[in-house]
Amino acid sequence: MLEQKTITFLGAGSMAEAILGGLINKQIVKPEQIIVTNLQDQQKLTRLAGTYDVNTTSNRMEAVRRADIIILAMKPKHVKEALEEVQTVTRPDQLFVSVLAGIPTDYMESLLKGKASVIRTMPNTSAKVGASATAISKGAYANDEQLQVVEALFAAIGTVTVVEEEKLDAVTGLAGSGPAYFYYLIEAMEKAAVDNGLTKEEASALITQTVIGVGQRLQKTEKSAKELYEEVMSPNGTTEAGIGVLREYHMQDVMEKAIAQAIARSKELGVVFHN
Ligand SMILES: NC(=O)C1=CN([C@@H]2O[C@H](COP(=O)(O)OP(=O)(O)OC[C@H]3O[C@@H](n4cnc5c(N)ncnc54)[C@H](OP(=O)(O)O)[C@@H]3O)[C@@H](O)[C@H]2O)C=CC1
Ligand SMILES: O=C(O)[C@@H]1CCC=N1
Repeated sequence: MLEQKTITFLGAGSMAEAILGGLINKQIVKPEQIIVTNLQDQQKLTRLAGTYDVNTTSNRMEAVRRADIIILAMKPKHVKEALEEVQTVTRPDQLFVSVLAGIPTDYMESLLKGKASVIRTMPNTSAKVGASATAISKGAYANDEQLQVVEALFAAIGTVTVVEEEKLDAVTGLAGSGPAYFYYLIEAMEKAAVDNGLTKEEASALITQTVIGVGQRLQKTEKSAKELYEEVMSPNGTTEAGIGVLREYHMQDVMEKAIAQAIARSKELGVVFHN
């Protein structure tokens, strides 16, 4: 499905690298099928070429002209200038795949003038280890075959869920931003561990395995999250003491508010950069 296709990344940041690294590691595409371009950071392109053997260029028009699939991987605030710049060299047979938070497909279609095939996705940084939770949704002019191509691309870097576009802001606040919530919590766990006499290395080994264990358990069990944490809590034991503090500080309310705020920001990005 992806043999012979040329994939151009417009943007060479952390998401672009996570995706192209996954595609190459899983041998979904060959390095020579990939072209990476960005705005001005030549050193970044040199590093990517050295690390992954991909083609790089500062000639964005040429990179788009040569592409079958164009992955939009710039910041949302740069999408307008990026698409306006290359719009004249795009063709109807090309497929545009966005990883941008908040930006609706109809906005990208309007910038591309005409009936461009656009598929919007929301991966997360766990793509770097092939474990992204990605959701994808097709725009008005993309077809099912193109959706399958994008499913195959993102399956190389984790799981893929097809959703209606109106759900993508929720996906963004939940799973796009999701890894950061856990890392933030883990930072506090590391501090608590060191404050209580463990070395950084000991803390890191114990926390990492605890997180991996939680993920694997969630994958394998039918039990709810509530059942799972209650299973850990012995009456009047240590967990009950710890969870008691989380309840006192309304940790679950805080988490719900954080996700709601992230979702609101995703919606806002779509509006702010719409004009
Ligand atoms: N980071 C994350 O966890 C996730 C991010 N995303 C989305 O991915 C996108 C990229 O994020 P991230 O990788 O973190 O961002 P970075 O800032 O790391 O990278 C942005 C890249 O875009 C390039 N760029 C800017 N303008 C243009 C242009 N006109 N044409 C081509 N390239 C351009 C920049 O080039 P230069 O450096 O030369 O200026 C840079 O390489 C964002 O839209 C974000 O919403 C989605 C899911 C998760
Ligand atoms: O913070 C952001 O805007 C991006 C989108 C999802 C994760 N990072």
